[in-house]
Amino acid sequence: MNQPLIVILMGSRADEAHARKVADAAAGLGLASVLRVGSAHKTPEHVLAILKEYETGQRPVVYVTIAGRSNALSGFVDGSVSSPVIACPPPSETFGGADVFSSLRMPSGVAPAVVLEPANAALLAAKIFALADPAMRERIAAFKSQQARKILQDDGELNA
Ligand SMILES: Nc1c(C(=O)O)ncn1[C@@H]1O[C@H](COP(=O)(O)O)[C@@H](O)[C@H]1O
Repeated sequence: MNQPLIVILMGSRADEAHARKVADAAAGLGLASVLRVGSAHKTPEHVLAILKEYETGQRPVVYVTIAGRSNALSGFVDGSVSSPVIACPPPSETFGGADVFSSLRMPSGVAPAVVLEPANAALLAAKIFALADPAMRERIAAFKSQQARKILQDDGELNA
């Protein structure tokens, strides 16, 4: 099985609704995903065991890490794997939305991307896979055309 896979790793099941938005958008782009729960703060060994399952080189993997409050998970995962990591922290208005800053600055040699909209995180993962997958590239092109058509249609309807 060498089909690409998005591993959606959430820090707590409290993040499940946000994580499922990534999974739904991935499915819309024809991409398989799996939902896992593990916390760098609370269960670092469990997170490493999860990563070991996917870092076999047998199939291309992109990780989407979903961690609210203090996001240790994304840096921890990125520091532990060779595959790309996209941090997609859940939204929070508590403390003026300051949680997001914990996703932005990383030590040297640790480089998770940050994409806040879950559907866009799935899209970036799809684009990464598309670098080596012409069929994925076509699905992304179809998605882009569809979204452009919708804008032209909306503009036409408002000005009919
Ligand atoms: N940011 C992290 C990490 C981590 O970075 O390891 N582990 C849990 N969390 C986040 O804390 C919030 C509350 O988690 P709890 O439900 O465990 O209190 C969640 O959004 C989770 O992703």
